Amino acid sequence: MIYGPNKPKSTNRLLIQTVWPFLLIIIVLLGATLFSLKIMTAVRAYVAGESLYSKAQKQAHISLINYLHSKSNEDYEEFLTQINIPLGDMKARIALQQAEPDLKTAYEGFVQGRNHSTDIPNMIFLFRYFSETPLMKEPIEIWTDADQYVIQTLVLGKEIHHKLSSKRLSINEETEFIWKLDSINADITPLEEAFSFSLAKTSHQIDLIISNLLVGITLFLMALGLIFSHRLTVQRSVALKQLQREAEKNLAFLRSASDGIHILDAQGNIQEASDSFCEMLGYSRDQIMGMNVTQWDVFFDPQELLGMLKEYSYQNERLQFETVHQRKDGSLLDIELSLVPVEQDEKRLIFCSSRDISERKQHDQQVERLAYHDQLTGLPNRLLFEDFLNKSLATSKRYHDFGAVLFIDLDKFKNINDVYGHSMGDELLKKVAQRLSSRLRKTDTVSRIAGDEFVALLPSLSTDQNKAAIAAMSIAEELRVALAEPINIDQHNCQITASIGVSVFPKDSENFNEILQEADIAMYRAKQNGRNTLIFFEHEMHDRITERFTLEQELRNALQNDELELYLQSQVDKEGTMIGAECLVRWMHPTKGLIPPDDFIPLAEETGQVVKIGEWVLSKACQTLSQLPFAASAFSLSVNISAQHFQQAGFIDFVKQVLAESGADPRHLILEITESLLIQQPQKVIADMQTLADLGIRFSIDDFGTGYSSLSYLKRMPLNELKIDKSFVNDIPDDANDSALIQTILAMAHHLGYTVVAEGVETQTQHNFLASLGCELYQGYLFHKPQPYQEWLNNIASLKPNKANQKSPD
Ligand SMILES: Nc1nc2c(ncn2[C@@H]2O[C@H](COP(=O)(O)O[C@H]3[C@@H](O)[C@H](n4cnc5c(=O)[nH]c(N)nc54)O[C@@H]3COP(=O)(O)O)[C@@H](O)[C@H]2O)c(=O)[nH]1
Repeated sequence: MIYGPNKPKSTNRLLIQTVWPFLLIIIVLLGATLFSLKIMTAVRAYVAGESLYSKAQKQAHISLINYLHSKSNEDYEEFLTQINIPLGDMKARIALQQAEPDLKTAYEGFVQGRNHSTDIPNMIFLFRYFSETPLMKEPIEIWTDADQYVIQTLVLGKEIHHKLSSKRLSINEETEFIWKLDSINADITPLEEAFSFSLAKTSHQIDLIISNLLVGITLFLMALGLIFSHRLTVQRSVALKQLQREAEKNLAFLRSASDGIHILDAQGNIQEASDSFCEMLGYSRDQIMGMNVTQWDVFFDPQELLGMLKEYSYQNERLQFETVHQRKDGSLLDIELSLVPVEQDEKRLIFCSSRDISERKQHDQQVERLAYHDQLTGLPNRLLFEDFLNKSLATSKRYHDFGAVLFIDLDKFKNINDVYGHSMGDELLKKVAQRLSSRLRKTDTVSRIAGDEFVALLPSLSTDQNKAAIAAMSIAEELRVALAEPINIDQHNCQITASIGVSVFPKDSENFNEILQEADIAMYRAKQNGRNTLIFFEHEMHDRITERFTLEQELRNALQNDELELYLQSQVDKEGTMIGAECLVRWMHPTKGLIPPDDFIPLAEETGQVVKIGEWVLSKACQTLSQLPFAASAFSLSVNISAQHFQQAGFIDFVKQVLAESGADPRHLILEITESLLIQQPQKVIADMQTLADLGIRFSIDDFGTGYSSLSYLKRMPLNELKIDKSFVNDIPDDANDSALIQTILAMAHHLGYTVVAEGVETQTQHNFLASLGCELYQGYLFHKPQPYQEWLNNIASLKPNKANQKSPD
């Protein structure tokens, strides 16, 4: 098994290393064969040349004899032609035998000797390099010996020609010439035979030598080849064994590696795993071998992980990242994973090394905790707080919402240290930290920035600065109260208070230091104000918020302290006969006196207290209905129901319960709702109204014309009454618009079958105008002002049945 990011050594190189000896053998054999052929061709050429030489010499002899007889120049010419052949060979040989061989002349000589032009280079080669060898030496010596006879023949021929050219030869002369010629021929013939024989012998011997040489070389090279092949086989087997050992070693090494080594295929299926990887994940080897990476890697989305692996397997680089592995028992491990893609047997694999870095992570977290947290309380320190605040500041600026920073300083903390000792002081700080943290939202941050100084970051309180300030104050107050509660440390009940400075952000060009400084300054003012209090950095905001906050707190107590009072304002018909009354709440503040609803109902709506107030008024109204004297027993009482109260879960049940408990007749109860109730979930509102209407309760639309009006919804509501808002009544009949509007409202209401109540009727003129338009009912100071409950009840009680249609005195 070989793993690695790169391919093994180049196959071409390996091939060359293996075959080069065989190539060499072939080249040597080929060379030897070509050389042998060259030698043999040359020898054969000499043999052929010798044949031509002998024939030419014989022919020259015959031509010269013929010439003696015929005296014909043709014969002489033939003689010259024939004698030229051995002369050419001689010329070639002499040229080659020179110290500096004359190759050109040699070539020309051999051509003259009628040797084949393609053989001549081989002949020259053989002569130059082998003339001194025993094989060639003998024929060359014989050939050299024959030179004299060739020359003698030539000389004799020339002499005969010379003689014949000038005179006729005598018989004797002719005979003498013939005798000389025969004599030369007799001398040269044995030499030619010897030359021929010697060449044949040389040729035969060279054939023999070359054959033997080739056989020898072949055998030698075969032996070499065999040796080399054997060596290769041995080497290959050694290498294979080595590879085998290496693979076994690798596998053993892999399995015993201390890191969690494992090999995946491109589909994330495990191919091999080290023991430590199995142990790391808590699986046996058998179990893990059938698993896929998505079964233990829980950091990535499975599909995303598989896609990533597939893509990565075709790359060629190492990759390292952190991930999370899940053990068999479900516990999680922080892992540093190193990947190396490899190719094995044409298959893409990924070599993975998982290192458990849980401890290191914990250590890093510990280091980070030390760097960014207060060691005593474990809270974020100033550095981390600064980071959080800067981020929160940026978010607030981007999304236009508001947050706040609270600067909390414990009052007279030094006394605790002095009296109880520093360890007790430390314990107290820890408990304070716990109390602060437990009272804040998850998104808030509390930090200890110095000895007994804490800061709290309250981000994203509201998109409205005022509401954000109110929320900040509410939280700060909760913290102040929480801290003021006794803290038990080692059986000691410690009492500590805190002064809190509040700064709302963002404001123009603020940064961390400025915000912290503002909160610090505000905290300092709280100290000066007598401690155990909270103060806003901005005076104006402080006054406004404090006032509102105080009111909210006081209103909360108002219900418990029975400070709410019920007032009733009677309603009359056209003739001025009392037909009912509207219940109106008042707050009898212990110090500020009577507070009208306009001053606290909006706040109650904001804080949700309007539900409790509404419940109180409704209960009181129902009790009143059930207690009405006989003279007023046909009266109806109208109760204002805020949209928030109406939509409160359980509102219908509450109404039913109050009716049941009081015994009031629902037919004498009118619920005044506003058009704003229809803004949210109109269908549900209409359904709930219908449920109550089915009980006999009537509905009136208060302040009609001032809000959201959808006639299509109005038509579907179980309505009985419309109340024309006093803002429209104020200026009638002088204001043409209001007059026209009231006219329209009345016409529409009558068309739909609703009774109309005009409210805020203060003058007779207003009354007359409304009456002229057909308005049925009236409410206003012209008839009755709102009266305290008991006073109103007393007046009602004094009504006589037959006087019930008379105007009651105020
Ligand atoms: N959800 C609840 N809202 C309530 C409740 N009690 C009162 N309110 C709402 O508070 C607003 C102010 O009420 P109030 O100060 O009581 O004023 C009422 C009358 O005093 C006043 N009125 C009546 N006649 C005249 C008049 O001739 N001149 C004049 N200037 N004021 C007059 O009108 C108010 C009654 O209005 P309405 O309720 O719209 O019929 C007021 O909006 C109340 O609804 C409560 O218990 N729950």
